[in-house]
Order: sequence, then C-alpha cells, then structure tokens
Amino acid sequence: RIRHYKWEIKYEYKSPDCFKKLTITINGRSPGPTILAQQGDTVVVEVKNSLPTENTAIHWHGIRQRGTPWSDGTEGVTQCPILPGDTFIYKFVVDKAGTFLYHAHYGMQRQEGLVGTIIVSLPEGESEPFTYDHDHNILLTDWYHKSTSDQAIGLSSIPFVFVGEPQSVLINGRGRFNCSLLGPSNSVKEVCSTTNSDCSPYVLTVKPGKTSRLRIGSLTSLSTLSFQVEGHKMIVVEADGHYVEPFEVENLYIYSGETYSVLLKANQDLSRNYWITINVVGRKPSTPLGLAILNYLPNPPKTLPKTVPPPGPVWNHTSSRKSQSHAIKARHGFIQTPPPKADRVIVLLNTQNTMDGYTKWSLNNVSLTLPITPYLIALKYKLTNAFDDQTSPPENYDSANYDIYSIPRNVNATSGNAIYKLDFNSTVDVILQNANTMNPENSETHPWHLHGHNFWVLGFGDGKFDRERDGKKLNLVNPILKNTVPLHPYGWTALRFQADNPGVWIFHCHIESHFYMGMAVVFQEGVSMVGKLPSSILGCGATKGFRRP
Ligand SMILES: O=C1O[C@H]([C@@H](O)CO)C(O)=C1O
Repeated sequence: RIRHYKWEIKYEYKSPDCFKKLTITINGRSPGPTILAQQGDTVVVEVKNSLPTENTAIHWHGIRQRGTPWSDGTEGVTQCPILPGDTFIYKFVVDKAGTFLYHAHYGMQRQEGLVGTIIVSLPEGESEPFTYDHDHNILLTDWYHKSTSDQAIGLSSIPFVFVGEPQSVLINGRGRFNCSLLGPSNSVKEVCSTTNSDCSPYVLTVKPGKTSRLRIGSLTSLSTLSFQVEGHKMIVVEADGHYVEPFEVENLYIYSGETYSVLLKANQDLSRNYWITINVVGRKPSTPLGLAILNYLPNPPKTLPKTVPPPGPVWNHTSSRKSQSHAIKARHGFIQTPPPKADRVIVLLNTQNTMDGYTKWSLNNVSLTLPITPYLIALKYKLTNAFDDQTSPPENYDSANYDIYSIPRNVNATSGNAIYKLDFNSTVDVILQNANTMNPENSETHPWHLHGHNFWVLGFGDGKFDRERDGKKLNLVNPILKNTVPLHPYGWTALRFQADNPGVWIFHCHIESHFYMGMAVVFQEGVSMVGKLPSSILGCGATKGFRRP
C-alpha cells in the first residue's frame, strides 16, 4: 500500500514554551504530523519548501532505505538541498514495524522544530509480544530562543560562542518558559505570555486500570533527558524499533535520536491527575523541568496535580545512566544474533579540538566537512575531485600515547571529507572511544546515530577500550539492535553491523551543534549496486546542470 503525504514547510511564529519565536512548521504544526504506515508499505512524502530563504532536507530516522539510498534525506551525503520554492518527493519502503522519527538534516535546522514521529505497525495478523489498551506518542525536544542561524554563526566564529543550555524542554511541542525572567514591562506580554494556548501543558489521558503504550522519542538538539511519570513505574519493551527484554524503570533516560516504548498501567489513586516530567541530565542543567499531565478519566484534564513534580535524577548520576544502557537487551524469542567475528574494526576516538582557531569535534583527529557535491552522487557519477576519494580516514588513534583522562597535549585537528569504503556484506565493528574535552575534568555524552542500518550494541565500558580484555567480554548472545546509542563520559561503546545496504551512510553525533562542528564519519558500501539516481537529488556542486526538468 502507498501512504501519501503532502507537506508544506514554513516559518511561523509560535510560542511552544510561551515565548514567541519563529518555528519551522509542517502544515502549520511543530512537531509535524505523525506518519502512520504498516510494515511493507511505501511512504511517499511530497515536501514543498516554503521557507523564504533557506534550503532543507528531511531524514527518515531509523528507516534503512534499502534500495532507495537517495531518499535518506541527508543534505551533502545523499542529496542536494531542496531549494526555497521547490518541491521534492521522498519515496521509501518501511520494512520494519516500530517507532521511528523524522527531522530536518540540513545544518542545524532540526532544532527550529522540523521534527516528527513515524509509526510502523505490524502486518495484518501479527501481534506484538506484549499487550496494551492504548497507544500514545510522546516526542521530546529542547528549545532555544536564539535562531539556529545565529547559533551556527557563533559556533563557526572566533572566539567560539557555544549554543549553551536550552531555554526549555518540550513534551509534544509544549513547555513553559518563565516569562518574568524577561522583566516586568508591558511589551514583554507580546513576546512571552503564559496564558498563550500554544504552551498549555500536554495532557495524556488514560482510563483507570488500563495499560498504555507510550512511544517516547527524543529529538533534542543537545540535551539528554530523563522521563518520569509521578507515582508510576514503566516497563521498557521497545528500543529503536526492536523488542527489548522487558525491564522496569522509575525513570527512562533517553538520548537524542532514540525511541522507546514503555508500558504504563493506570493503577494508582484514581481521584487525581499526575505529573509527567522531563529533566536534563548528563550536562549541568540550567533548564527548568518539562511538565505534562497524566489525566485519569473522568477527572478534568486540565486540573494540575497538587503535588510537587518529581525533579528526576540528579544530572551527574552517570552510573544510573550506564546501568540502563547495560540493561537493554534483545527480547527472548526475538534475538537476531550477530556474526561471531568482525572483518574490520574501526576505532573512533571522540575529541574536542581546535583547527585554525576554530572549535571542532573530531574522530581520530579528523573533523568532517561535508562536500558541496553529495557523496552518493559523486561516487555514482565518478566525479573525481568532488571530495578526497584517494585517502581513507584513520582506523584508529595512537592509543599507547593518548591519555583519555586529560586535556590533549596537542588539541589541533585537521578537517577532511574522505570516507570509509566498506566491503559489501562485510561485518564491521566500531569502537567509539570517549576522552576529555578541552576543558579540565570534563568528558561529555554523545548519542551516535547510524543511517541505513541497525547495529548490534555489543557493550559499554569505562576508560580505554582494550581489545584483549574488553574484546572478549562483548555480548554476542542477546545484543539489542539499535540505530542510536550513547557514548558515556570517559567510556567506550562497541557496535557491530553488516555493510549490506548499497549506498553512502553518515554516522554522527546526534547533538546538532556537535554534528555541525564536524562530529561525523561517512561509510560507503556497494555503490556500484545502487540503482539509477533520481534527477531530483541532483543540481548542486559538480552536478549543476545534471538535473533534467
Ligand atoms: O561543543 C561544546 O563546546 C562547549 C564547551 O566545551 C566549550 O565552550 C560544550 O559544552 C560543548 O558541548
């Protein structure tokens, strides 16, 4: 079956956290409409770019794009940008049931609000290995009052201006900024008003005794969040479209780019409503709690609970975040075991660096700069000189002489656009290795997202990955398949995937500013098997004039 969507992308003034700000909307909404499809369906999204002066591209996060690598929506990698006024058609098959996301993949544009959810249901006659009465979507984001272009300029200036902590965190596009921080003047009311209906809290209505499946996704720009429902436990059952061996949590940690399903039973005191809260963890927060309401029928939906909202875990309780990472395993009966050995191991040291005075992030000291001609087109059309196709980026770092616990002795990095060429169908291990930033005693959390594949999460550990010691302890029995995974401070994360999807695929930190600052690598595999590229992805860089009307 074909699911057809027609979208218009625009800037509109909205007040998602009560503060009036230009927001990118899809058909007037942010988050945009939820894409609903069934496994095996073809989704067609006709995107009209009505942003007056900005390009765009939309990525279908978690959809593998098998046979349609040109529909991945990654500007600079799989397509030329969609110009203002142009209409672009994405067409792809959703081959796996689960909870996925979509969002802008052009610079840091995602953080202006171009985000949404994709729900793929099971084929007729198949059922989930768990039961529930209701299905709800919860999309989490963080929100800045400065425009993305303003922020991007700060990041690429000398001196460096970081984006800083977000002004608020949103639950289904609703949050609350404390307008009184802007001062008492009357004119403030026009830009910030807590009575604006845009920022009334999201209400999740449940029936007493019933079980809800909450599909929780995060598309934050920076923040790692903890999600909690006052007085209720949750059972985690799905992660990034894969069934999880169920486990119970009081709060769910969620990294940008991840999705989870949790089951929540309305089995508490029926006479009241409850707080749903999200709070920033992993970085020292200066953002207030995000609030929504869990409404037990037949109580009035807007009655605020009289209790104090649970504050959530403290931001630097890293061990509990690691415990959750360790707890996520493939569900019994649904385990797809990984190949026992890798053909190639790529170790990626994550560092913060300087390059000609600019602040960057890099992998093995190379900070990615996307070429003007998208890789997929350059490779398919054999456009030499479109990027550095002669060298391969480094497979490792000088581990023996690198202290991950200190500021690097030499913080200089280089910029590059070379990519890793993977043998088709080979098994690849990636070891993400964290380190100290350029600030003393500081190592950050990075959510890593791979396009075009799911990977097995083989393990997490503290300190430097040691092939002899840690390589033997990787989980080859019941690892979960995911598309996004955290790299914890001063730690490592080990992944395995099969290079079985012809195309060019970016692998990057899902923090918008970090991606913008070069925290990404690119893989290519089986490009000779990629079918004829649609003319609509052409037109930029060395492909000017390639496009047929
Ligand atoms: O990329 C980043 O830069 C800042 C800080 O390290 C320098 O201001 C920060 O917290 C980041 O995540």
